[in-house]
This record gives sequence, C-alpha cells and structure tokens, in this order.
Amino acid sequence: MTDALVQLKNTHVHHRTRTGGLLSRDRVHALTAADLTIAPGETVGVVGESGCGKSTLAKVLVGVQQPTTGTVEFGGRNLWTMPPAERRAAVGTGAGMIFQDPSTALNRRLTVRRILRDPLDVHRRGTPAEREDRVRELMSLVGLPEVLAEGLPGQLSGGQRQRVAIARALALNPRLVVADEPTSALDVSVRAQILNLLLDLKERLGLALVFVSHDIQTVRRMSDRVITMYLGRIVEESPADEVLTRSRHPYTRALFSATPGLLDPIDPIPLVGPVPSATRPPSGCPFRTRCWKADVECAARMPDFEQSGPTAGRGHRFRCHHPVDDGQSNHELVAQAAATAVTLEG
Ligand SMILES: Nc1ncnc2c1ncn2[C@@H]1O[C@H](COP(=O)(O)OP(=O)(O)OP(=O)(O)O)[C@@H](O)[C@H]1O
Repeated sequence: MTDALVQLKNTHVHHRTRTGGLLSRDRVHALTAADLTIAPGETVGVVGESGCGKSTLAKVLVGVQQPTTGTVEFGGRNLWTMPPAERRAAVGTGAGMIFQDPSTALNRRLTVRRILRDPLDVHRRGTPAEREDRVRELMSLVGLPEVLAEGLPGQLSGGQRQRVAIARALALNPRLVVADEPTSALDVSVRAQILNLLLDLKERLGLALVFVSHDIQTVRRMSDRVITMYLGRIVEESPADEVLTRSRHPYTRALFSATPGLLDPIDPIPLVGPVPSATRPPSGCPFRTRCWKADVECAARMPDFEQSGPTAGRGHRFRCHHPVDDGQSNHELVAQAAATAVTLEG
C-alpha cells in the first residue's frame, strides 16, 4: 500500500531475559512476525492481556524500539537502515507517542514551556520567536491555559500533565500518534476528557491514532479497526463494529466476552489454563494451549492470515486453523468451550 504511514513486515522483538545472562539463549518473544499497516487518518485499537506485546508494538510503530528482525517502514522507507541522523529526523516528525503515566514521562525539572520547546529546538523548527509561538499554539490546542507555561509537571493535575504530554507528542506535526494506555494512570473523572481531546485532535489535525488499552469498551468505541494480540502475535484485525459478534479468532471472542457490561447478558467464554511463558511460547498457534478448538494442526504450525466476510481486503483478517463461524453466537461458544473444559479436566 503506497499511502501507508507506517508498515511492519515480519517484525520481531526479542529481549534477553533478566536471569538469562549474556550467553543464555533464553529470549522473551515480545513481538513475533508482526505484519501491520497504519494508514493516514485511521484509528487502530490494540487489545490483549497483560504482557502480550501491546507496548512493544506501540514502541516499534513510533521507532523508539528497534526490531530484532524484520522491517519498520516510515512512508515506504526502511527506518532502521537509514543513516542515524536521518532516522532521528524521520522518527521525530513521523510519529508522536503518549505514554501511560505522564508523571514519569515528563521531565520533572523542566517547565511546560521547556518541555514543549525541546523537540522544536532539537529539530531546529523555525526561529526562536516562531518556536515560542508554536509552544503557545500547542498549549491552546490541548486546552492548557497559557498561565501554566512556567509551571513544573509536579504543580499540574494528572489531566493537565497528560495534556502536556499530548502537546509534546504533537509538537512536530506528526501524522501518526500512538497512545499507550493514555488514561489508565488518571482519575476516572478526567479520563473521558482526555479521550475526547484525543478524538477531537485526531479529527482537527487529520491524525492517524493507534490506541493501546486494557479498556476494551473504550477501544471499541474509539477505533475504526481493532487488533487483537496474544503472546506477542497479532492474531486478528477486525473492523471495530464487527469485533463483538463477527470476530473469527476464538481468543478475540473470549477476550471480549470477558468484558463486563459489554455483552450483557452473557457468560465469559471459559478458557483452560494460564497464559504460557513468553520465553517459551508454544509451537504453532500460541493460543492452542487454552483454546477449546485446538488440535494437532494447531501445534504443528501458525496459520497464515485469512480474510473474513464482506469487508475482505484491508478490513478483517485472522490467523486460526479452526475459526469461529462468521456470525456464530457467543452463547454457542460458551457452551462449546465449557464442554471442552470439562473434557480436559476429566
Ligand atoms: N526490556 C525488556 N526486557 C525483558 N522483557 C521485556 C522487556 N520489555 C518487555 N518485556 C517482556 O515482553 C513481553 C511483552 O511486553 P509488553 O510490555 O509489550 O506487553 P503489554 O501487552 O504492553 O503488557 P501490559 O499490558 O502489562 O503493559 C512481556 O513478557 C514483558 O515482560
């Protein structure tokens, strides 16, 4: 696709384990064989259980995490084969990132003005006077009164701090913003304000937004497309309005069924056993050890992506040997999974 802002091709991130030491062959498989395209203007939600690789994917997309293998392309160019100065420029202007906790993401010793000027100074944007104008413009864009320009992060509320972090992410006019759990460290009362601000900025500035969250309801509400991850793998990409009832991967259906209030009234689809270790993921499909549909084929190899439904093309794709039937009800899935759980336990 020529209009891609960012494209991952067979991208892997492995980390050395803390206990493993330099000669150890143990690796955490934080991201495995990710293929993903982010197009201009779209909102992509990323969901999955803790430790499944959501933050790693986010960092790879904004160029702050180098993949172990595979490629990351910004505007069709391989980011990690660019000369370092060019890469820094591409990363600085290509994508902005908003982190979970603004109190740790912002330098506590710098004023709001300095925090927002910093990227403009580093990338030598305009004259000093123009940079000051831009700082004021950024503050107004995110709804921060000018009087806070000389404040330190510690003197601001949590919501104001996150507004500063959002303004900083926007400083260089990126076309993509990646928000990693942008509201989870905030009081419930300001969460909606920050989410609405992000949606408003997305519309006004024509941004693409990648939104990582445990809050599945919010992801569904905010996104055009939802990506489900499991143990470092992207296992499904579905249009947000199909994700509840037409997801084809058993894990996506199980994850959404376990969200309180979302599928009322429905029991969660029961899964067997714990999430396996990311150091030694199962062979084949990583979800097979907990999946009620798994068989020997699932242990033998990871299936390729398959397209689903009438929105075939970019719309809906999944990786599963034994997908849920298109449109199959959650009630049927609960019964199927429960029957398998009983068999396994017996
Ligand atoms: N620097 C690191 N060194 C070693 N392991 C790491 C490192 N960063 C992440 N991991 C591991 O990689 C895996 C994926 O981590 P990641 O933070 O991307 O998951 P996540 O889905 O964002 O989790 P959470 O929802 O809890 O934030 C986890 O097993 C994590 O422990």
